[in-house]
Amino acid sequence: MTYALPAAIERIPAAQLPQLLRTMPKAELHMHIEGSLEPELIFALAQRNGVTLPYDSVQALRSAYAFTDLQSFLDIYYAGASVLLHEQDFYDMAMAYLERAAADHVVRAELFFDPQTHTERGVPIEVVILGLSRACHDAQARWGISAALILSFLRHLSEEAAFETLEAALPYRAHFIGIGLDSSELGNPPEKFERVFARCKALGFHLVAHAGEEGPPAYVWSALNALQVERIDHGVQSEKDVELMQRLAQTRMPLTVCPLSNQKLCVFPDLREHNLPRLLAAGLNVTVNSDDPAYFGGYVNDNYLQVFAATGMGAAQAYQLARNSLEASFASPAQQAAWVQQLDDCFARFAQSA
Ligand SMILES: Nc1ncnc2[nH]cnc12
Ligand SMILES: [Zn+2]
Repeated sequence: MTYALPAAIERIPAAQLPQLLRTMPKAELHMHIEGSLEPELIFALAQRNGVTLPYDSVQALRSAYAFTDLQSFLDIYYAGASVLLHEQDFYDMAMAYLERAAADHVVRAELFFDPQTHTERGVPIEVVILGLSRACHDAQARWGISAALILSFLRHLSEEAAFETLEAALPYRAHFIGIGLDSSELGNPPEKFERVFARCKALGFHLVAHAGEEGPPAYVWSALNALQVERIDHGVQSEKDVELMQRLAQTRMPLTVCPLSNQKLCVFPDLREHNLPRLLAAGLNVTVNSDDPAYFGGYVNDNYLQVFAATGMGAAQAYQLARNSLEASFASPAQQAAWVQQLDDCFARFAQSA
């Protein structure tokens, strides 16, 4: 399915495309807030909290960001998160990301956080949740960006540990809107978490899961059927299964795709080979996101700019991707409609000035 595009979209010249991509209103639906910790902030927090890092300098840390696959990244990502100890640390991290996102014309951001990464180190879960939630609230007041939190279970840990995390988080349930599943995908299929996701659904949370990042199409099927998710995070491996592609297209299941992440983790080592244009052409409800922007070389606009430059997509695809992102968000239908109107106005302005 494609949208009725705003009139005269084809008049927008290719030279205007980068500015259009930068300024169009968009939602970011797949980013891990711990993955927004820039090396400079890691060092500043390490100093503030008396944490010793196994790197001498910001440059030494940054030069360690050469990944071969998901696990090689996760090892460094969990080490980076070790500097987060106090509520103010979580607040500062989230404010830094939300300011950056607002500058990229993100009107809605849905942020994953991994409580188990912190509770396993002795940080109380309320420190994590209340620091992040206060930042979401203050960012809306300061920059007008709408932000919400999604609590993500670490899939390399047990379902029992996920249940314990859920119980510990429930007193703070007003501060998060959904449940996700991330970390090491291969060997940890979605069905491992079927019962805890059923409980989360009964509690009224939105449900999403990483599936088909490195894992096979079977993992996407089980995220859909066993976990009953409302969005698939990544999902790029779905292309290997014709029947799955039909199911995703027919149900307009959102896929939160992260081009620079896929490049850095060698899923698509060459961005020119990324399957985003093919997924879009097949009628899938794809969106563009940054995943872990501090580690993968770019925030959401960098993802748009680089994947468009590499694959030759144009203004019509830009409109579809931005609109998909707004409508796949968990914001209210009225709020989504207001953002889609802003998007249409933005495209009309570019078409008029052409
Ligand atoms: N790309 C990714 N895949 C799985 N877990 C993650 N945690 C942070 N980034 C992730
Ligand atoms: Zn992710």
